[in-house]
Amino acid sequence: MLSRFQDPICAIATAPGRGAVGIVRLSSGQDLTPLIAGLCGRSLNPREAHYLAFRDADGQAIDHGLALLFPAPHSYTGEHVLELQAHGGPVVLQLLLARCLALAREHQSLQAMRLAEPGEFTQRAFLNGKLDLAQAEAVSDLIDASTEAAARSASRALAGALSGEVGELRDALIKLRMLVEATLDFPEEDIDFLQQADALGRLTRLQAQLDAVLDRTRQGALLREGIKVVLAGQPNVGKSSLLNALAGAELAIVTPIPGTTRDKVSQTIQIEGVPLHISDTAGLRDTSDEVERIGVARSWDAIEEADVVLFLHDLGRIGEAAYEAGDAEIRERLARVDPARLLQVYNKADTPANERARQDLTLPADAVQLSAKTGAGLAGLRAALLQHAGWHAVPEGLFIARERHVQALRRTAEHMELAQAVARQDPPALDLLAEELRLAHDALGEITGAFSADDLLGEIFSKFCIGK
Ligand SMILES: Nc1nc2c(c(=O)[nH]1)N(C=O)[C@@H](CNc1ccc(C(=O)N[C@@H](CCC(=O)O)C(=O)O)cc1)CN2
Ligand SMILES: Nc1nc2c(ncn2[C@@H]2O[C@H](COP(=O)(O)OP(=O)(O)OP(=O)(O)O)[C@@H](O)[C@H]2O)c(=O)[nH]1
Ligand SMILES: [Mg+2]
Repeated sequence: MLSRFQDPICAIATAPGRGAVGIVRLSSGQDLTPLIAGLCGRSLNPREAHYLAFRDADGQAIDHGLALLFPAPHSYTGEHVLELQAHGGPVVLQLLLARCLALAREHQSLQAMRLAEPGEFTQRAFLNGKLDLAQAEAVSDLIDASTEAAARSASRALAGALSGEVGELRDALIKLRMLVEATLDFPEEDIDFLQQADALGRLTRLQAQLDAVLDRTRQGALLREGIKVVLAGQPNVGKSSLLNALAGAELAIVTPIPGTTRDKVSQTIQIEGVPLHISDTAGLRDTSDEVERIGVARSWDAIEEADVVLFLHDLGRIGEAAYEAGDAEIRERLARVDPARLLQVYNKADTPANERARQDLTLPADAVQLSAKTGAGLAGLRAALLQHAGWHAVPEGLFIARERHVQALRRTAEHMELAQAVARQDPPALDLLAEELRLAHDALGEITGAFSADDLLGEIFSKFCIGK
């Protein structure tokens, strides 16, 4: 949709509440000159800051501040944009916003001005080709970033890092499609033509390039979404102590009494910039206590939803019959959990008890031994957690990404694989090859928004803050 068919919009573009400076922002397909004349009592030079009074209907100053006009198309949205940089009080900004709306009502061409929906400025920037969809998403991810690593990689994505990689893949794919389509259209050139052009070789190289982008995108998505980790195990093995040790704060209650934790306690921590959403749960055991039973059911729910389950054991009790029976029961139920999601953790490595049983113990290769009490072995656990999450530090140039991008790249890869299978046949079914390449191209296009359904766009932009 072209911007000239859209209503003018306005919003307070700074975080709600008090700030030193606040911005009221307007974007309009129609010329804003008449509104500016009424508000500022003068005209504005393009892209130049003017210090002046923002005037009320009776000519009184609402505030003195800076006015900036970005005439279309050289603005954030690609439309005419006016920024009023005022003092950051909520009341003064509301007055200024109301005054803009009232002034717009007085002029036929601006009459339809309304408050902006969340993300609407950026949506217009997207619709007017100022940003592609991956960059627009990065704007929101930059604002929401909760770690330095997330902010820096969102900034790289906004500058076009992901878009650039996707663009290179797309260009190579287009060349390949042209080859195949040309062969389809001119059968006299026939299959030899494809062979001479090394279509299969190109396809294989493109696939390798796609795998590399997919890997980096997965890292970027991990940085944005984080992973869900659940601490599970019998009562008293030290789950709450481990949560506290990882978080570096006394979040959950710790006592020597088995069954202390009833309800889930969750906390987000970060390791190397990767957010980990950790939940401590009620110890798993059969119990007649009504409250505890509900807690245990919730523990199992949390285990189902987790990306990584830490199954905690108590090294001080290894070899005790009742303890082993309890662990065996849990192990049986955890057999349904994908082993890749499961990490065995042996806690209380500082206790001298049961030295013999411990010597007999053969731990799984990827098991972690630690002491939540002394902190010994915690670094090993952190490294194991990152590894289980699939994180391998990318030295530089990491860009933030979303699960949506990962899925689109996976679908692209699937179609590329099918295309390869077709290309290997003798003779290859050219129409099938062309179709798989087209589908791969479409899937790739979803990332930058070249092919995107309206409801997807609506969902993406509605998650923005107002004024963005
Ligand atoms: N005052 C203010 N600060 C801001 C923003 C803003 O809208 N206003 N931004 C909002 O997110 C970010 C900066 N993003 C911007 C992106 C493009 C243009 C712009 O005017 N683009 C024109 C001209 C480019 C040029 O001069 O080279 C264009 O693309 O044609 C402005 C801000 C962060 N800081
Ligand atoms: N020596 C030693 N004691 C520990 C260690 N970790 C936890 N404990 C002790 O073990 C007892 C139980 O710890 P919690 O963290 O409450 O155990 P939990 O698994 O959360 O127990 P529930 O909430 O009942 O399921 C407490 O007395 C802790 O101080 C450890 O590494 N070494
Ligand atoms: Mg506990």
